[in-house]
Amino acid sequence: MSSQVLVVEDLRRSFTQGDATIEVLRGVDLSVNAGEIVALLGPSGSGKSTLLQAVGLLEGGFQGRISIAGERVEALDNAGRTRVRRDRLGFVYQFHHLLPDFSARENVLLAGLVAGHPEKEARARADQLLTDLGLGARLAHRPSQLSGGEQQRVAVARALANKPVLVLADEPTGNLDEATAARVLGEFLSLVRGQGSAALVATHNVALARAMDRVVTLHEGRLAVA
Ligand SMILES: Nc1ncnc2c1ncn2[C@@H]1O[C@H](COP(=O)(O)OP(=O)(O)OP(=O)(O)O)[C@@H](O)[C@H]1O
Repeated sequence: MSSQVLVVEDLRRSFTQGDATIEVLRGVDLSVNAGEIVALLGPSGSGKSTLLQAVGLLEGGFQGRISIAGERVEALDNAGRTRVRRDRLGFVYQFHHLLPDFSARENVLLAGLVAGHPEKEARARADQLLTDLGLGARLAHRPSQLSGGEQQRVAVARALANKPVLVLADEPTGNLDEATAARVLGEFLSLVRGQGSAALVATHNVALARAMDRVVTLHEGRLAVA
């Protein structure tokens, strides 16, 4: 298998509103190697979320080629997209999007079960991930009973529950104060590294970006190496 978990070639996306068309992505090329952690920088509105949505197979309307773990994915039907997201990708967003009526453990466990892991294994993995993130004493807490940093740690554990080859993170700590953000991001990256996943992490925080393996910057619809 190729050591590149993500290859994006000539990716384009424009949005039309009334008479105006804005070209947000104008031919983006990007490769991410297995286990590599890449920071995606760029000013507000430069298209970071748009790029992550394309790679995450969450939105249509793109032109260009996307390969994930060696498989061309841009033309897959809905079932194929769901399969790739479930088996290959993990997602972390600025807001945790946890299921409010389920405990921390259940939120993470569900992601493992959906990915088809046997229940015993999925349970053990959920508990291990949460414990690694310092939440061993919070397994039965619901999201509303957790702090913002703890909620985001649960979201990180959930993103890793299916052992993704690539984690896509859009401002994963953007909702946290600076010190908590740095701590949660550090824990997130060390877990990602520990299990050999790659990650593409959109952030505004240049200092946090510099802690990653490589920084790429979206500028006028294309990627420049920082
Ligand atoms: N569904 C949509 N319809 C019209 N325009 C859109 C749509 N989605 C995004 N855009 C536009 O595309 C541009 C890029 O948006 P995007 O959210 O990808 O930027 P971003 O770099 O993630 O910004 P931020 O750092 O502020 O989150 C923006 O100008 C936005 O207004």
